Amino acid sequence: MFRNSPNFDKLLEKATSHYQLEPDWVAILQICDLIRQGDVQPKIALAAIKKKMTNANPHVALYALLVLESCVKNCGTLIHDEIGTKQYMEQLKELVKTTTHENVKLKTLELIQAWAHAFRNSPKYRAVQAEGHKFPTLKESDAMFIADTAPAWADGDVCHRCRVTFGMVQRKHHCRACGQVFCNQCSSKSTTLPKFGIEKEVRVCESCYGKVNKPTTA
Ligand SMILES: O=P(O)(O)O[C@@H]1[C@H](O)[C@H](OP(=O)(O)O)[C@@H](O)[C@H](O)[C@H]1O
Ligand SMILES: [Zn+2]
Ligand SMILES: [Zn+2]
Repeated sequence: MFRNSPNFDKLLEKATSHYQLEPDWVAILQICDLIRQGDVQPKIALAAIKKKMTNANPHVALYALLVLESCVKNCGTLIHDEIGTKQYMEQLKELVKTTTHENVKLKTLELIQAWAHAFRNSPKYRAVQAEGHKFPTLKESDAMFIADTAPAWADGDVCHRCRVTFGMVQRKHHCRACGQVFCNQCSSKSTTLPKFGIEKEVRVCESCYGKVNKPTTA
């Protein structure tokens, strides 16, 4: 499902370049799209962003925090499952402790606080707590919108639609819209999935193709 996309690194370089006088939102949102489309693994993306967050140049570190903030706001559970861990929170709190740049420290505390507020009713992300530091007042604008992301892929030995058994000839395929496993005949169509931020044509099953492309009643 995940292929590491070379242009992710290029986009991250661009989005966090210290030559930038202001945020390159186009590059930042393209990074979010690559993650949502499965072109780069969330873990890999976050590791690369973290490297930039600890860059000695405060501009680079701040832009990296903006990229992180946008990924959390736009990539849904793909990213939430990674940043909502105790381990990731430890890393962020380490950055707060070690950075010598006051604005990097402040932005990192703002993010932790915004996420703690946004995830306050999600037991899954209880590791995200605004504690142990003096936090700035919460900006109401930090309301989190949880973007929808494509479902994880199910596994199975038979096609979810026609029940044919997979084997050397009948290969498995996955529908990007419902995540179910299908034979080629039952998933031969492709379409964009804007609701998941997938702008390129991807494989979908017959039923999802019908739902996504149902003729609008004139
Ligand atoms: O080609 P294979 O060796 O069968 O491998 C399958 C393809 O990679 C399918 O990609 P696709 O859904 O884009 O076809 C994927 O959905 C299946 O899980 C894989 O088993
Ligand atoms: Zn089938
Ligand atoms: Zn489907």
